[in-house]
Amino acid sequence: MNTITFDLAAKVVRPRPAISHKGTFGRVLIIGGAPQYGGAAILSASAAVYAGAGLVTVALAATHHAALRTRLPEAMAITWTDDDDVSDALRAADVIVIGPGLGVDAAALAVLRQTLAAVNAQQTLIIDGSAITLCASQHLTPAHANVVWTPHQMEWQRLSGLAIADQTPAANQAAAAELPGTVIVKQHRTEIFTPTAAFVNPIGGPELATGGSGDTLTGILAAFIGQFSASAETICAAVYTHSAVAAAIAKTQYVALPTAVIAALPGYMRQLANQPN
Ligand SMILES: NC(=O)C1=CN([C@@H]2O[C@H](COP(=O)(O)OP(=O)(O)OC[C@H]3O[C@@H](n4cnc5c(N)ncnc54)[C@H](OP(=O)(O)O)[C@@H]3O)[C@@H](O)[C@H]2O)[C@@H](O)CC1
Ligand SMILES: Nc1ncnc2c1ncn2[C@@H]1O[C@H](COP(=O)(O)OP(=O)(O)O)[C@@H](O)[C@H]1O
Ligand SMILES: [Mg+2]
Repeated sequence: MNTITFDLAAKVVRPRPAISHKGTFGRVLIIGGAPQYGGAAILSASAAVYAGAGLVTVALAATHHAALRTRLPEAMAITWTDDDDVSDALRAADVIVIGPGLGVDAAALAVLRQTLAAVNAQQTLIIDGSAITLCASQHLTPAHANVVWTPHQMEWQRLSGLAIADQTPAANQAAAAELPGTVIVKQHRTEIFTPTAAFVNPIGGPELATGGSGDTLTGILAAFIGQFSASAETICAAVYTHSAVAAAIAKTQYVALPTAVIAALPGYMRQLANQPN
């Protein structure tokens, strides 16, 4: 198992090219935010914006549009049950996140099926939260390989069939190999399994054990992939950055609130980009 380092993150997060525009830094689409879970989609979108994504669109329940506009005016909003708008947004995106606050009802399943049918091999699909639970219960798997799964241990149990007590690194790696793409098994020391390598994140602690931390990670992942490529290094750098920002907050704060982690992202990324090559 390779251990992720600060140097690896600093190799990924580089100064922005001067000749650039918002389209250079990735078009991210986040699908989630059912009526009872609007915060999850707003946190994911906020993390994507603050981690540098060029353009962020959120497909969420109409009841959350005003909240999204108020909390995050940088993001665009569409309604997750509007098939035509979702279809246009799916076509335009470089990176798609599905799951933060999606829920598991019929509307959630419909937009998940629509997404799995629409994504193409040039796009990256990050599957989180309720979308993992639905993929497990409905036996759904995306057809192309640019997939990043982000289960917590119970979601991983549902997806892999491995009981939490049996989730050893070796068992996790074997189960991840059965799935397309990369699997991030979130836990105290998060493990990342790409098709060719395994990594462990050595940092982060219980300051992250609060609702919305995983939703925040999805936005960081999407922004990093949109800006820096969809490589294993980029995925590892995103996981590391999430935990490193929380660990820095935990030096003076008892809990690293997702909103505090999000606010600290641009500063931490500047620090990474300031490192010599
Ligand atoms: N502000 C918002 O809008 C928020 C919305 N959210 C959205 O809610 C949706 C449902 O997601 P979910 O994660 O809350 O529920 P679910 O998938 O049932 O898992 C929980 C069950 O698994 C168990 N468990 C065991 N090990 C575990 C572990 N390591 N990590 C975590 N859980 C572990 C756990 O056991 P227990 O806590 O009882 O010990 C419990 O029985 C999803 O769409 C998500 O995005 C949230 O992000 C919060 C903020
Ligand atoms: N004790 C802990 N030590 C380190 N990281 C933790 C700890 N508890 C939670 N985390 C991290 O917080 C995130 C929680 O994700 P998740 O359970 O999906 O949250 P949510 O769905 O509420 O947003 C993961 O990145 C996980 O690794
Ligand atoms: Mg989650």
